[in-house]
This record gives sequence, C-alpha cells and structure tokens, in this order.
Amino acid sequence: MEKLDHAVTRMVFENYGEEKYHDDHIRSVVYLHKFSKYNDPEKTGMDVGIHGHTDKDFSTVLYQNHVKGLEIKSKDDEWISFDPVPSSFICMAGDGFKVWSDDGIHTCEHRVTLRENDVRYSLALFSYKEGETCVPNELVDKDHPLKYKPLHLLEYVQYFMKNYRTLGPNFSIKTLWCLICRVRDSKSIPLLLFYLINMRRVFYYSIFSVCLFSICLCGGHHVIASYLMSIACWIQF
Ligand SMILES: O=C(O)CCC(=O)C(=O)O
Ligand SMILES: [Fe+2]
Repeated sequence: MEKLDHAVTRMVFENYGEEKYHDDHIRSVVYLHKFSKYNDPEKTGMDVGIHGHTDKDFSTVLYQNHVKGLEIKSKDDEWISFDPVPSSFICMAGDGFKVWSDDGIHTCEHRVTLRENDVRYSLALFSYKEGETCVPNELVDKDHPLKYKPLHLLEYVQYFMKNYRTLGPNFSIKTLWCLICRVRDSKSIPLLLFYLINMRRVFYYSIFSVCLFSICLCGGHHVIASYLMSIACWIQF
C-alpha cells in the first residue's frame, strides 16, 4: 500500500511538473494504518459506519472486503456509492494535498453507510508529511495567487483530535482551518476562531453563571434546581 501511495503521489507531482520534490516528500512521510470492522447493521441497528468527513492527512489508500459501504460526495453534492472490485484499492487526496496544490486538488468528502447485512472490513493507510506542507513556488504566480500558508499536518491532525467534540466530523481544511491557513482575510481570525471553537463552552458558562447567581439570590427549591443545573453545566465544560 505504501508503494501504491508513492506511485500515485509521484504521478500527481509529475503532472504538476514538480517531480523534483517527490523524493524529499516520500522521505518525510510517516504512515498510519487503520483497520476497521463495521458490524452487520441488522444486528447493531445502526447504518452509519462513519460520518461524512475529509481525511486530515496528505493522502489515503484504502482496501476493503466485498461489502459495499463507502460513499464519495460528488461536486454536485451527491453521494456516490463505491463498488468494490476484488483486489482494487482506492486512493484519496487528504487536506494536505489540497494545501500542497493550492486548492488544485480537492479533498474528497466520504462516509461509510452500511446497507448490506454483512460485516464490512477495511484497511486504510494514511500518509502524513512531517514538518510543513507548502505550495511549491512554481505553482504560484500572478494568475494563481498563494491561498494557503504552510500547514503542519501532524499539528493539524492533533488539533482536530483534541477539539473533535467541538469541531465535529465535518471539520476540514475547507471550513474552519482554512480561516487560519488562508493568506488573505486573516485579520479577524483569532477572535472568530476563539468564538467558534468555544461557542459551546461560552453557552454552558453563561448558564453556569446564571445558576450561581440565582443560588446567591434565591432560596427554597430554586437553590437545589440551580445547584443541580450548575453541576450539569460544569460537567459539559
Ligand atoms: O472504512 C472505510 O472504508 C473508510 C474509513 C475512513 O474513511 C477513515 O477512517 O477515515
Ligand atoms: Fe476517511
């Protein structure tokens, strides 16, 4: 699977006329394997295998058994089901490739929906470039202005994992992170970012403060109710 990833990335680099960067790229890539088992949806009562998302890596190679489930979102926002052929692999660009190509290569959104009454297995190989991923100088000119600042992929994925509960599965370079990476329009980003990431916390914090306030002011049942609510809010932090 690593060899396939090398071959595919080489082809893309060559296509962009950037093959001179490929050896360095491969030397700085680290891989992560993920083996997934999706149980028979009839037994679990759940047809969602994995929610729609883009991969937070540079590129992904995926292998699976005969059970269908992988769906890929088209440019027209339609989910297309992938028909697995024995011994076929699927290669997908991750958010890192999007940054490297300065938006030339789109990270495909995909998900797993279980429709067959059988167990689905998949093996994914995620590639992460160590250090910074940046757009090759040759790809930037007057007609193709730089859109992304260098992105540290490993930090990016760590950031995503740490804030997964707040960001949700849909988070991608296209949405929130592009606010940080985009070279243009970066003035009000720190505040907006803080607000977006902490919106939920701000909400619970406000309720928590109101509860504490009413504990101080009121008596009787209100105190107990407020006390319980403030504990519930504290848990949500
Ligand atoms: O299991 C699959 O086919 C897809 C898994 C996947 O998209 C992921 O782990 O990011
Ligand atoms: Fe994925």
